[in-house]
Amino acid sequence: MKLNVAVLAGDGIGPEIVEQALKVTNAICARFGHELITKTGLVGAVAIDETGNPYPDETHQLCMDSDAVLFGAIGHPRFDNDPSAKVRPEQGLLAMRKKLGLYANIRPTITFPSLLDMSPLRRDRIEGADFVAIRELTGGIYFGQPQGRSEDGNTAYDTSIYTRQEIERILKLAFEFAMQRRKKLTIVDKANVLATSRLWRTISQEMAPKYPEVEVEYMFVDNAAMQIIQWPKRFDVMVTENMFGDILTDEASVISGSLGLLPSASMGIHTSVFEPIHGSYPQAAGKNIANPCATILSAAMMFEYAFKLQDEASLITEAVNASIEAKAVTEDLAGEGGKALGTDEVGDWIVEYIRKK
Ligand SMILES: NC(=O)C1=CN([C@@H]2O[C@H](COP(=O)(O)OP(=O)(O)OC[C@H]3O[C@@H](n4cnc5c(N)ncnc54)[C@H](O)[C@@H]3O)[C@@H](O)[C@H]2O)C=CC1
Ligand SMILES: CC(C)CC(=O)C(=O)O
Ligand SMILES: [Mg+2]
Repeated sequence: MKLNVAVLAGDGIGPEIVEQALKVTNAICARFGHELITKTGLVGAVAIDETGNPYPDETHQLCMDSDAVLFGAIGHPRFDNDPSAKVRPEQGLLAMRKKLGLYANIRPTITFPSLLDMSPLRRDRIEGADFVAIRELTGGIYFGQPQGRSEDGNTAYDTSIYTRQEIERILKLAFEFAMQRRKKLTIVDKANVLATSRLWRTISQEMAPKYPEVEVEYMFVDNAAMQIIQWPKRFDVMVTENMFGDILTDEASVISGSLGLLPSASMGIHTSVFEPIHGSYPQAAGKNIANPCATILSAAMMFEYAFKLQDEASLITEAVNASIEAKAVTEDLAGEGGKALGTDEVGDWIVEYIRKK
């Protein structure tokens, strides 16, 4: 099969982790006889530096022409520390999501047997935890207008907006996901305060009878933040709005053992994007210490979701599991006194596993 992949490495650790995911993708293609065609594009701070635009038109065209996009991360401290910056790397990520219609961000949280004792959470609480957060990705407070500051600079405002159409399509996806899994759907919101959340509840109550096998529960986001840590095994599929999903999934990475482990698939209208849930981790940029597994597992999701190649996806997941089991891990997982490999060595280990298989 011919696989056309747009590669947007972005900023910070983006290039290092994407390089490992590409090595693994190449190894899988060699192993299964696929032809991989990659084209690279600019996004984020590097794109601002080169073109003035964090998501240039050429990058958008590249994504539109591809079967899937492999994405690293964007963001740079020089923008984070300058609240007056007019153009920001994050605008590139948001523009990409909006223009590609990537309305559903699928973020699985899984545990790894050999990491169960590394989590600050007790083994008995997290062993067997396995849930998927479905985060709405193109609406809500990250996109709503108006957003800005008053003329005197002393008042700022953001707006959260959700339309029926946006809510229906993400809930449909979530109900269908639940049907494929353990048939439990937790809808996380703040309906005791927010009008948008109440519209989510109205629409979900209308839709629920179409999925009689799915057990639906509603949970306020503050409670959900606690329950994810306290009792993660109670969740199967969780669906929520853009900002809540962003926050809760970083929190959920504590169950797995590192933010550097959690992948995601952003599904949409024009193409799909596969990216780790973490950011550009600027403190680690260029040091060869970042965990590449979230991005490598995102490549696995690309094979599963974009190309419907389950064996290829499973072999990547198996290889990542094996590397963790063999303690071929970066410093975030090495533990005190444990030997840490470099980002590239973890990539090499996983490639070697796939080659020998
Ligand atoms: N999708 C994206 O491109 C995202 C971009 N960002 C941007 O990234 C920049 C840094 O933001 P932060 O809040 O520091 O979030 P971050 O996710 O980059 O890092 C937070 C912490 O998580 C850990 N971490 C993250 N990735 C890791 C990896 N691969 N291996 C090992 N440990 C890892 C590190 O301890 C790090 O200090 C900002 O400019 C932010 O806007 C933040 C989140 C997502
Ligand atoms: C720019 C942010 C919305 C990125 C982020 O934190 C994420 O998508 O997880
Ligand atoms: Mg985030």
